[in-house]
Amino acid sequence: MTIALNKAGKRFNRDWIFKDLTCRFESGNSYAITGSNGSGKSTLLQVISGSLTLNEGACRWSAAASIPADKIFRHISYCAPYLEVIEEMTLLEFLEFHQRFKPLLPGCTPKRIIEELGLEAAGDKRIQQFSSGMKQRAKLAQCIYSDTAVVILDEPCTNLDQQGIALYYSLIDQYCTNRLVLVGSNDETEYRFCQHRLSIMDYK
Ligand SMILES: Nc1ncnc2c1ncn2[C@@H]1O[C@H](COP(=O)(O)OP(=O)(O)OP(=O)(O)O)[C@@H](O)[C@H]1O
Repeated sequence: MTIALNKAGKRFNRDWIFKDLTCRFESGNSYAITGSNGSGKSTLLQVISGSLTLNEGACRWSAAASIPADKIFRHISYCAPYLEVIEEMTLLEFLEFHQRFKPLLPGCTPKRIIEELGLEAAGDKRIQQFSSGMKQRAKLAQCIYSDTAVVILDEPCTNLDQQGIALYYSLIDQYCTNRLVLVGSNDETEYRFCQHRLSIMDYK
């Protein structure tokens, strides 16, 4: 998978969030999108995921062939604090439900995922009864275990304790090596494994 931005610009009303951004993101690489609060990291990630459109320039997605913007969601998994989970479901129900729309990585099952997350004791608990760190583990799992070429992680360690951060790194090591990984963050703990860095502040 290759995602190419060409002279990309995004504004909300009259405020430009970024301008003249040209770059390429390729499978097998990980990229940190950095910048201060409100600088536009999440906005750029949403453009890359196809959920926001640009005001200037172009974002193009290609694998063996070009992928249209309205189909790219099939190839992307996304984890972010502003995305909700279905709180009325148990974690097992949630992972089984999600699997109907996006298949899991080969060999992964909802039960095995719950074990790897260390959430066996909570597998039958409704997500609304989870702590914020447990919810974040569930969101990371939904994203990383989905069989997609692109993994987008916006502030992935939100609410995680040291053990949760270790789990995050182990999921990245085990399941993300050959994929295209993008991390939006201003905390190096979340993106220190990324080979490439892009500061949104350079495109103001
Ligand atoms: N739908 C929207 N309508 C208008 N303005 C928006 C909208 N979404 C974001 N913004 C503005 O765009 C700017 C960039 O927001 P964004 O969430 O992309 O920043 P961020 O770098 O991810 O911030 P943080 O580190 O705080 O998560 C902010 O000024 C924000 O208020």
